[in-house]
Amino acid sequence: MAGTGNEQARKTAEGLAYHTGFGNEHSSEAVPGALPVGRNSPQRAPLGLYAEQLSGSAFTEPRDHNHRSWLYRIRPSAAHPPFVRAAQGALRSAPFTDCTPDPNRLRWNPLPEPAGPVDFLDGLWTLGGNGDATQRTGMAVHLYHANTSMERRVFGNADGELLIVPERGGLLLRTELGLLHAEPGEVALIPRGVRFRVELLDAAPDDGRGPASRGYVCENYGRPFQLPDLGPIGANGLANARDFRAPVAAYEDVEGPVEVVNKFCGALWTATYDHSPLDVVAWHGNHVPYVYDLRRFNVIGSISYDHPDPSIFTVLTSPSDTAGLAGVDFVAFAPRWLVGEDTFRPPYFHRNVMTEYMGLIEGAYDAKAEGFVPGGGSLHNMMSAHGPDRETFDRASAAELRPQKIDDGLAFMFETRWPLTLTEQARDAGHLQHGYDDVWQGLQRHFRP
Ligand SMILES: O=C(O)Cc1cc(O)ccc1O
Ligand SMILES: [Fe+2]
Repeated sequence: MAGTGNEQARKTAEGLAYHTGFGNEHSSEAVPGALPVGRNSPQRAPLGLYAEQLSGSAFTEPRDHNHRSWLYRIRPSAAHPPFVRAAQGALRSAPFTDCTPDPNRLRWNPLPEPAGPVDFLDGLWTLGGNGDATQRTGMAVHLYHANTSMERRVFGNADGELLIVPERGGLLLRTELGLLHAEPGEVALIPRGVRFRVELLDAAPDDGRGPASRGYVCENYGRPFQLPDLGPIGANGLANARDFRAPVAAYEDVEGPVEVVNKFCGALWTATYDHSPLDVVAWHGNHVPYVYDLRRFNVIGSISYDHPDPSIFTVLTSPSDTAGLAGVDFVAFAPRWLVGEDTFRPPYFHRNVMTEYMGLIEGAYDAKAEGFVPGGGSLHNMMSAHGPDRETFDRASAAELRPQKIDDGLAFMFETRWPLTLTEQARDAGHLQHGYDDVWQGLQRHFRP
């Protein structure tokens, strides 16, 4: 699996340069003089490039969420043949109408290994979601497994942005705006419409544990992810803006057939270009891909008593049209100290109007003694009762409450205001665990009136 292409990709990833900051206006040129000065659209763009604007928000949206980038490229994106429908694989989009929304607690093992060579795009497998891609509301949960790099193939998603959460294997993301490297523990975001190719890095040795690359994707049809407000926390903390990295311009000047796959209103469309569309020599703007290392997250929690609500662990939020109700939040359970006095320290029992999909990047999660495994996932839909499993409840109720470091895992949650409806393939999956309810069986009656 790790061929010469992969070695080349690894070398490239090692030398990557980045811009830093979240939501910034960046500018970058891979060739000196490629970026026009003082205007976006000169009569003739420098170096014979074409100027093109890519808008991620309506022209008229308020400045604080207006997203666009100006791209200076070898050929304009408009120079392409017609798109024709392509095979859909296991990729599905909202609205999800094949299954009845299910109030049961559900949990899956990791995706089985791909049967043959599979790249990131072909390896996308949709679990479910909510909203409607054509209405730009809601989200979808996808998993991916891949054992080969995308070759002469580029993907772009008109339906929303993609938050990629690698669980196994590093990825080199060659985007229109430049290169990003994301390894397990980091997350990468590809904005709506930005074209990219995924090459596999750091291929795991063939240890029988599964494919070289595996992970999760949150597709966000709604407002782009932003940093949460910090309120009384103050001006710093949680995910700090300076730790987000955007690429610098890097282009490929490739003539010859390149397949461009376009997801549009849920369907995949394909066209064979006579050149690579990753041909942006310079750009400026704020509609940019980025990568963030979850190990940089400044975890804030209780230093007195009680278990805070997990909103305190929000890395990124996509607001909906109702204040405080996120279309989707991306929440990380990063290593942290627990010091609460007279406190049940793991996540509490609860029923939540929000819907919680959880995944595990490594190690274990403090509410589940077993069964919640890296690469697997759980779904606790709107109002479904969940919390610590029996073993965790018994252990934590009796634990001596010394300061304790939780540093044996990295879990995350996609939390959404709308219930999540499964795809048929997720409902019927061989890797769906049966008997998940049993983890809450045997919780003893302790009532002593
Ligand atoms: O494990 C969960 O269910 C996620 C979760 C974590 C937590 O710390 C508090 C509430 C919650 O829903
Ligand atoms: Fe929960």
